[in-house]
Amino acid sequence: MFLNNQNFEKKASSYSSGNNSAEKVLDLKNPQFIYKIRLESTVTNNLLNLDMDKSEVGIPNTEQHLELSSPPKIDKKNKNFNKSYDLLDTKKNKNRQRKKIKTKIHIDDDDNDNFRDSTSNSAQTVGDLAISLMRPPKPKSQLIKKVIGNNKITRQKKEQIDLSIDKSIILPNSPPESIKLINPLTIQELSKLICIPETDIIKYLFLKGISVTINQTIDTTIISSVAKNFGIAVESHDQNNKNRQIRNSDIPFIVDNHHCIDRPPVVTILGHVDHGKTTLLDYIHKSNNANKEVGGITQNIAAYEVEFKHQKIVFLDTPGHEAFTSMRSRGANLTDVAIIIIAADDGIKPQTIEAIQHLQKANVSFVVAISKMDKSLDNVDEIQNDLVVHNVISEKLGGSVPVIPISSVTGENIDKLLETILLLAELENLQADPTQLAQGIIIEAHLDKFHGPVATLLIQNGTLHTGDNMVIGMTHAKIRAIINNAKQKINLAEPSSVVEIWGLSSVPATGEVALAVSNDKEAKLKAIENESTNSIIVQKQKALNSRITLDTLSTINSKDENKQVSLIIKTDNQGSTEAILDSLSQFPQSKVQLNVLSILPGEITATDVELASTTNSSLIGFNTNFAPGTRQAAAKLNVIIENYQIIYGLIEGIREKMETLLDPEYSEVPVGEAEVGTVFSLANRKIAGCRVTNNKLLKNSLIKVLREDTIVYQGTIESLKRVREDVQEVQAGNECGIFIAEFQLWQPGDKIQSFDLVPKNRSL
Ligand SMILES: Nc1nc2c(ncn2[C@@H]2O[C@H](COP(=O)(O)OP(=O)(O)OP(=O)(O)O)[C@@H](O)[C@H]2O)c(=O)[nH]1
Repeated sequence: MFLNNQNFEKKASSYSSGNNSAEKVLDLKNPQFIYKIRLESTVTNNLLNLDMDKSEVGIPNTEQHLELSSPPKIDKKNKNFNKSYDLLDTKKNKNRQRKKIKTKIHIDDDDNDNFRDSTSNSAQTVGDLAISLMRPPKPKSQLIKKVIGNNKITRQKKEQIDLSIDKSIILPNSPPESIKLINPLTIQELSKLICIPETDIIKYLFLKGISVTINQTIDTTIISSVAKNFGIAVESHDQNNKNRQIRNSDIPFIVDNHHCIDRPPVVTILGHVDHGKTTLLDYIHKSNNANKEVGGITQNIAAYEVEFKHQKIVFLDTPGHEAFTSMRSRGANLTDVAIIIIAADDGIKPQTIEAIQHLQKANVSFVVAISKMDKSLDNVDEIQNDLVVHNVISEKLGGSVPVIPISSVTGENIDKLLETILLLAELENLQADPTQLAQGIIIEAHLDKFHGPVATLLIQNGTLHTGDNMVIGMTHAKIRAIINNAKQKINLAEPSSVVEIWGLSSVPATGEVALAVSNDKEAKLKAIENESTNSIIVQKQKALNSRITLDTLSTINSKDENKQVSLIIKTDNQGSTEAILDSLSQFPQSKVQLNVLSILPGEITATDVELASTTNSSLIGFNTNFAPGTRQAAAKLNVIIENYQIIYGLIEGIREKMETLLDPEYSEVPVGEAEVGTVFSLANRKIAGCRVTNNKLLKNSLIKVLREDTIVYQGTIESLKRVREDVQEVQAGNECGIFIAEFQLWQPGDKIQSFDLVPKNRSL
């Protein structure tokens, strides 16, 4: 039988990216109470409505009395609450504690359902409050006057509210004036963020009918309610904040305006491959990197600090090659201001457009630098006109985007470019609070032969000190060394610094948020917690490996299930790891499936060789080295190791591996046509008497027999006769007899189409 046409059809592969990052967010609609709360007044014997959407924390607007009808019981489920609750109970307060149980609590929800406000606004209400349920006092020096809208909280009022409880749990820092909210947080994290003891937060939520433990995560609506309750303003993520402290990070930053300082701008250079990003940076930085890059292309984000007119600027150089979309997007998201570089001799190209889109999406101001002007080309106007199509209107054309022709060879206009960058940065009013624990983003990370896992960190807020404990996704760290841009060891690094950090437990993913925490235990615990919410790389690897969905599986027959390329990949750093995964995920996998068993930064080791041998995988390196003993192991186990230096070489190498597993594919090329006139029998064999109507028929050629457009047979002409003679071919206009042993059902009027099968170029 012939290969069926359908076998040649491309099946669209469907992509399923499993989103495993389930967040632990409290369900507010169905909370658990530790003990029964009875509503008096308008609603009797009614539990609090906890739908935050309806009334933030669901307390009816009319004044209500909550009566704690029984003492808090220590039930298993809520023992953490009671533990933290007990913390508050110093001996001194035990009597009050007993009294509290019988005390009526008034919650006046009129004022933004703010428990503290409602209690503090009325002496009578304060009097009704159970004393031990109140917030502990801050030391006098920490009692700051805050303004929240028109609602001033004076020192005197604070002292009224903050009746003494337990001084031992006072946090070292004063609460910030405002916080920026993006992610859900645990009570513990929130406590650190707003410098309010966990017990106070738990208490506040408890009074709202929400029972939580310190490790439980609450969503941003509840965080917002808590923050407001403690007099801390909340900025939402999408708030158009011109006076932004830090831009585009996934973590909320603690910024106390009292301590905020101006910080240097982070500037990203984006553009198409070879348009001169690295050469421009070299000129600015007076280094010579473009010549050192393998294959002349940038393959990771490089970061530099430079000083111009006594002002520091942090530059990020991003790769232009198409494989590095994630890195460019990350660069755009980290940056305060950007430079889009366009080579005068090449104009706007795909990665230029992609860069523009990233910046527009991230709402980042940018300047366009038209490079290679020393090549004496006069097409600046043309490029400016072309930019209009992409919604980039230059100042010359009446828009707001500065366009500066430059040469990184002669240095023409580079000063003007830097001045423009500083001007744009000034408009952003960039600030950070160096008094906080460091927070930042991992720009790059790799496994170093001598120092172990090493990461390049952009500090966005706070100050990092040697010896600090950090959590970076699933990695924890006790910072052993901080290396600055000049490759010197330093003791501390302030906001908008790019530093290398040593002392990490593993190689973190690029783009991962790095947070300094107060102690080693917390860093380790958080790293373990983060394991459940997979790292970026693990998520991408899973998505890539699970690209065959049930739909696509049904199109693969049992033979095809073996069509799988298994890979073990070792890379130079996490940025490359991500870029490789991104590129591989572009491959269609309906015909051959990819299975990335492991992709990690680091040297290729004998263990990798053994794993490759036992799993029948290809072992591939990218810009990495061989650990001692690796080559011997490879020779012994007959494992071939491919080590690539340029990303597109690696991607093409893997594509070829997949293509070698493809079934051969053919196209049909028509040869001739005939029509059956009569059918006669000869010694019980049916012979089709035909006339060739187009071109020719050949003996042994492939044919289809069609009856009213339905194929009734596909096969080969076994015997072709002209009159009585066997012939090899019959030309158009002549009659012939065709015999095919396995097809005897000829009918007059059947149409015969003869064709050749020509091998096609195989593609995934
Ligand atoms: N004449 C001239 N050549 C330049 C200029 N800027 C860059 N080049 C040359 O253009 C080529 C590419 O420059 P790179 O700086 O490596 O380009 P890139 O944009 O960093 O490339 P990727 O990192 O691969 O994205 C190199 O040969 C540079 O010497 C310039 O202003 N004038």
